Amino acid sequence: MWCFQVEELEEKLLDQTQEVERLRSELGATDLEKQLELLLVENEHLKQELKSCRSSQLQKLDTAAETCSSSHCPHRQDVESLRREVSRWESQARQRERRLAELEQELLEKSSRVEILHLQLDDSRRQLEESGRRQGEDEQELALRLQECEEELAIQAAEPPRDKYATQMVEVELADSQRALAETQTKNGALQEQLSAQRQLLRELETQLHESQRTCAQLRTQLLTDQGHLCSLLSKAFGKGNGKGVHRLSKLIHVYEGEMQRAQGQLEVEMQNLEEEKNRVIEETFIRAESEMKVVHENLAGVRVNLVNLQRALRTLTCDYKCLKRQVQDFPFMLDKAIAEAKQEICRVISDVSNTNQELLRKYKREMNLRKQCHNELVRLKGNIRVFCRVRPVSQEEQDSADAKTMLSFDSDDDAILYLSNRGKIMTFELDKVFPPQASQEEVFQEVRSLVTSCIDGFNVCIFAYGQTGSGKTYTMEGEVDDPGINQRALRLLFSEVTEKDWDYKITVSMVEIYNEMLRDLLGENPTDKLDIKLNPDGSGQLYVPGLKEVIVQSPEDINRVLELGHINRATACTNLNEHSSRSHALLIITVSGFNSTTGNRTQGKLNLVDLAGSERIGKSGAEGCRLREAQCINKSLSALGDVINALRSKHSHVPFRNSRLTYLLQDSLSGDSKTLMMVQVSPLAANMSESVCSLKFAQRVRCVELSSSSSRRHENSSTSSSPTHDSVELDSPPVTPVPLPISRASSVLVLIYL
Ligand SMILES: Nc1ncnc2c1ncn2[C@@H]1O[C@H](COP(=O)(O)OP(=O)(O)OP(=O)(O)O)[C@@H](O)[C@H]1O
Repeated sequence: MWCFQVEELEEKLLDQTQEVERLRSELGATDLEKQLELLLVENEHLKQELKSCRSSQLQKLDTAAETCSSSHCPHRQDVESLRREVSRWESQARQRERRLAELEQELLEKSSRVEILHLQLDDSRRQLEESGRRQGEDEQELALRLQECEEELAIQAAEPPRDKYATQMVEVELADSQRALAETQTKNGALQEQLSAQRQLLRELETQLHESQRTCAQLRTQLLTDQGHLCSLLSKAFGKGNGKGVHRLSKLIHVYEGEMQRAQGQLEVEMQNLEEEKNRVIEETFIRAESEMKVVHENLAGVRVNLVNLQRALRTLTCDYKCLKRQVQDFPFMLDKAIAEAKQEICRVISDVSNTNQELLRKYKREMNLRKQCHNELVRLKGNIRVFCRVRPVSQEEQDSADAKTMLSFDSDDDAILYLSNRGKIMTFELDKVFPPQASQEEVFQEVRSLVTSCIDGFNVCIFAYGQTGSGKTYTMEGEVDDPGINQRALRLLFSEVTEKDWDYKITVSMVEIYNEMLRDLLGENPTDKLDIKLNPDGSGQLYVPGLKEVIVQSPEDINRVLELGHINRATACTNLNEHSSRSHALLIITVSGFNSTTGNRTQGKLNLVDLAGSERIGKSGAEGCRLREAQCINKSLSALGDVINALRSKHSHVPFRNSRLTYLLQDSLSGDSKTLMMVQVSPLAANMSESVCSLKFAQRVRCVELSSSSSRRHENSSTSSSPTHDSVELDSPPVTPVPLPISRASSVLVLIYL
């Protein structure tokens, strides 16, 4: 049964396919289209021809009518009748034209219907193909199923029936297949109906087409007939005589024709111009569009290149990102490793630096010792007793006075030479250093700073300012508030220098005044109290001043405070400070104690800065009573100082320290390895020349003696105790006995002593 159905279906399918093919060839869509196109073209052509013929004939007729418009024309009636004939013919022609348009319209409709039919035919064909394909598929499926069912049946036939279920399944499937077949058959019937309807439609269209062609042929024939008729009418109208009129008419016709041709030519030219204009505009637009297109293309190309670059960059970035990610992942391990390495390196460097530091410290200590030795040697070579001279400038008041003329001059090549013109004689003085009036406080201090720093190394130092009243002693030692002298600068220098490693330093300050051989403590509670100088009961042989106040200074502010206090105390004890200061010695005693915490070593140095009383006042004053006593005391102390220095320079075994309070107090700072500087102050005025000569002669003698005895003193210094009890020592050579001098010539006395 299955086989039969399938075969039947196959046959039907074949029939349908053949039918479709036949219809296809019968309809010949392309032929039909061609025929329709030809018909349309022919119609159009006829229409144009008819139109032009009619218009030309009408024009000719109009012209002829105008020519024959005169009442005398014999052909007037003929022309009139001709015109009527023409208008009738014209109305007929219009009717035919309308009919032709209708036919054309009909033709167009029919051709569009043919088009639609053609499309419908295509659809039907596609549907047929589709159904054929589906039928093929169904057929294949059915064949497959049939084969399966046959196999099943064969299996079932081979085996005893055991289950009804399988048979039922096959039946169900068979019913499905039958249903599908029925549906296909229904569809096929519907398609066939559609096909027959279309075929009928096509036949009708063909009939209409034939009718149209026939009508066209009739119209053409009619037109030709009309034309012939018109020509005969014209020849009738103009051919009977009146050759002149005909000739004129034909001429006019020619003229009109010529004008028509010219007008047509102009029209054509205009048309051509318009065409050219149109082409030009189109061309320009095209060129513009092309250039814009080009720009757009270029931009597009740029964008593409950018895109490519960006893609490349993106790839690189991605790659970098991955690398960085890897590095970030590895970073903690690397960091730990680097930190460990850095720690090791730092430890190594620290140990290296510490070793180097140890080495440097060792070298530093060695160098410091060397520096001390060198410094000591330098000071020794310069001489333990040195003499400077400072000439003060002429003051403003002195410049106006008569004896302001200075008799002093300096050697520009040698700063140790001073010339003095005295009573027509030029005297030359050679000292260790001569400071001219323009020398600043700082310049002076730079020359004494090595002596000041010696006391840090444990040396005792004495700096005296010696000279007549008003020669500038106080100015050199104390200075002014904004330009301090040696005292304040020395203390500041000591502060800045006592920063040595391993050493602790303590700086104490005492201020003492010696007036009339009386010792007064300028920093004590009672500055008027008299102090004594005594031997230290510890048996060291050192002298000390019981009750003398020692103030510890730790900063520059402390220094200012202490110096201010001493100044105030000195001023309160007298009525006129200037006069008082001229008649008393002022001592600033600075003690520098050092302790080395590493070695346990101790050092102690003393710096005595002494502003001596004026050296000449005694002689000039002619004083008596209290003034005489002052003068005697000053004379005594200055004589004693001269004696001591002379004895030290001359290496006398007996040095008369006890002859005055001043020398007794300074005993330990003037003997042994102690260093002494005498700053001889000189006035530049001619009126003070004799005093200046005395002071300078004394200074030069001191210096000469010193230099000649430096080698022997070095030996002696090394063996001399820093605090000998000179009073008990035997004299090696006869001492220079101070000659009692008249008070008025005190300064001369000094000179005489040493000459
Ligand atoms: N180098 C100098 N530059 C400028 N002025 C100076 C200089 N030396 C001294 N003077 C001035 O000269 C005057 C006297 O100086 P100073 O009082 O120091 O002399 P003196 O020797 O201490 O006197 P006295 O023995 O009476 O104390 C002061 O007005 C001082 O300012």
